[in-house]
Amino acid sequence: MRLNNPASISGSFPDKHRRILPTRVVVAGSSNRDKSNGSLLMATDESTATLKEMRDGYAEVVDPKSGVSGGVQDVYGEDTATEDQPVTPWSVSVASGYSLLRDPHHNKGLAFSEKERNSHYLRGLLPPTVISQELQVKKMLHNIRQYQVPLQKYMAMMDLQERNQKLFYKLLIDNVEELLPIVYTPTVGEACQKYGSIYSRPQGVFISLKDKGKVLEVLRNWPEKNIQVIVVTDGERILGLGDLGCHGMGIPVGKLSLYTALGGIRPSACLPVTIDVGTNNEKLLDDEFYIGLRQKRAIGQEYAELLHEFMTAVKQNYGERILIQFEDFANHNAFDLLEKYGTTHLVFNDDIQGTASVVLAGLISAMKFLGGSLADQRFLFLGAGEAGTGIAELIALEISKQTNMPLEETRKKIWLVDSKAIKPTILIGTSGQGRTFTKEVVEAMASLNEKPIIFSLSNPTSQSECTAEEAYTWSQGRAIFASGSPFDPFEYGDNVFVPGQANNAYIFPGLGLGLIMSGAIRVHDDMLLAAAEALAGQVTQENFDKGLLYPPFKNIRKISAHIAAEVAAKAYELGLATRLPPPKDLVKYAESCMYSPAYRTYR
Ligand SMILES: NC(=O)C1=CN([C@@H]2O[C@H](COP(=O)(O)OP(=O)(O)OC[C@H]3O[C@@H](n4cnc5c(N)ncnc54)[C@H](OP(=O)(O)O)[C@@H]3O)[C@@H](O)[C@H]2O)C=CC1
Ligand SMILES: CC(=O)C(=O)O
Ligand SMILES: [Mg+2]
Repeated sequence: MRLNNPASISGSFPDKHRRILPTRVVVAGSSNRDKSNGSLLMATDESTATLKEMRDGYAEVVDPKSGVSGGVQDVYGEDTATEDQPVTPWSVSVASGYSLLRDPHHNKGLAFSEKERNSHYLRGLLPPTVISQELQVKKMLHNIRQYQVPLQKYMAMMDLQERNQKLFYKLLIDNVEELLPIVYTPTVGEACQKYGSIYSRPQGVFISLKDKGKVLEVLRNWPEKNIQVIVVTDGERILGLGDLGCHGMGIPVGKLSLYTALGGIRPSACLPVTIDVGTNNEKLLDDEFYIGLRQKRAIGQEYAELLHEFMTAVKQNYGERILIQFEDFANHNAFDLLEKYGTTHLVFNDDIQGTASVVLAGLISAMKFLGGSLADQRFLFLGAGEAGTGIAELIALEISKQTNMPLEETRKKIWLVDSKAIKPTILIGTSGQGRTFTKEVVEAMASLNEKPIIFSLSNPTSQSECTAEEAYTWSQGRAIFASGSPFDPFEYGDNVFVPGQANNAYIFPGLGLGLIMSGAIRVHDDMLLAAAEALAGQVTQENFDKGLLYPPFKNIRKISAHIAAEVAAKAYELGLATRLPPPKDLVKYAESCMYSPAYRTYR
């Protein structure tokens, strides 16, 4: 049995008979000596599962009992398909004793069983009680609810992520609707604004101008080798908050937490990156707690060269199938980067493409329940930047596919600047400017349309073009409203309206999973359309009757599995997939690949 890409390891056993391990080791389960190359393979217990080599050298775990296979290159024993099987807590070395309690990947805190406490040198290092993961979740939730200030909740969550990764994800997955606004928008925006003062431990990889010529070396300092997805920012357009420089790191960290919690990508395969080319934010440059380079932003050739070195190093280090998500770059770089690397790398821009897909999904579901077609609508955008033009282009593409009209014609239905004469049926805010949908604007929409569709997409909440309360009140309860950051349900007359959250968080985790599980090598617009259709397909009449254009986030893993399946199907159809043959049931396969936050039993 031989696996490609085994983790390279040298380390020590915890007991007094310290010895260096052979250098080619793969984690999980009972050990087998691979005679062919002398390496120690820690393969999944062969009585219940076998590791088989994929045609392309990737390892897949197959459970012969259920026949369900899973694990996108998951030799880590972290996926749903193998969650019942015992594993050894391997990392670079076998974690045990004090170091095991401080290893966030394997720490279980008070949930270590008596047997594990005995065999892993934990006696005396923990108080006597043994509790379940469920009780730990209950306790953490109770503690987090004690904080009145969202930023304190955020810090408690980050602290947990650093202490006990599985508990962090279990808590987040089981309470996604309550905790998403903490680890993501709006609170992550405030966290970025105050990142320097709340900074305690480094997260992700920082690549600065100082690293020019050494970016590959910098990447190699990251302990995980089998990275599948990178979210990268240069911090110049953080939500609608502007240039936050190096403090933008909160965004890749937050987005990747969602990749795991919402899309099931294992945390060890996720790498947050911030490229620090300086900042033009004078306040930050004067801030004694600022953690980035204290200089004005590099532009032109200097900027392009560092970015190019990064893109080249990423592919060299992680291969052709590494997914790179561009996030919160400023407009003047975002489109150029996407165009430049779209044909050579597996890249997408979440603000342009992910947002387009989620808004299109909302519009498809609005049409489904209201009647009518996209081709009959007139669209008005406030804000013609990344999000605005990305959405407009995808809508035009969808209408063109639906009607066979040329793209040039379908684009004419969409106005990206203020135009009082067009009588829009759909109003979309992507300006990054709060309260720009005034009473007059919303009333005008309501006078023109029985059911005005209004999207206030700008983040965080302070930048939303209008609030849910304003949209429902000024339209006398007739608006179909969705916003980028969450708003509480609003009571108007006899009705309680639940505003949908039109946020790319619905799309990118499932899109990413679909790309990874099919081994896609490029992102294609048709995949974005497929993702939008898949998301819209999950919206029920019951959701819509409450005012929701999207299904509730509490079902997000199921939703992501459907999106992943459709994206993967499209990758196979377009000949862009490399993991062959395609699994028979793509939804089941997507589910089986998903990271499981359940504790594993340590032998
Ligand atoms: N809900 C979601 O999933 C997402 C939400 N967003 C949010 O959308 C917002 C915009 O992001 P993005 O498109 O990337 O940013 P960009 O900077 O690319 O675009 C902003 C656009 O808004 C225009 N604009 C600014 N002020 C006004 C105004 N008062 N009236 C009309 N237009 C105005 C800008 O024009 P000019 O350049 O001339 O100033 C520009 O065209 C942000 O708040 C971001 O958080 C983004 C991605 C996803
Ligand atoms: C949601 C998001 O990606 C943004 O506001 O930039
Ligand atoms: Mg963004």
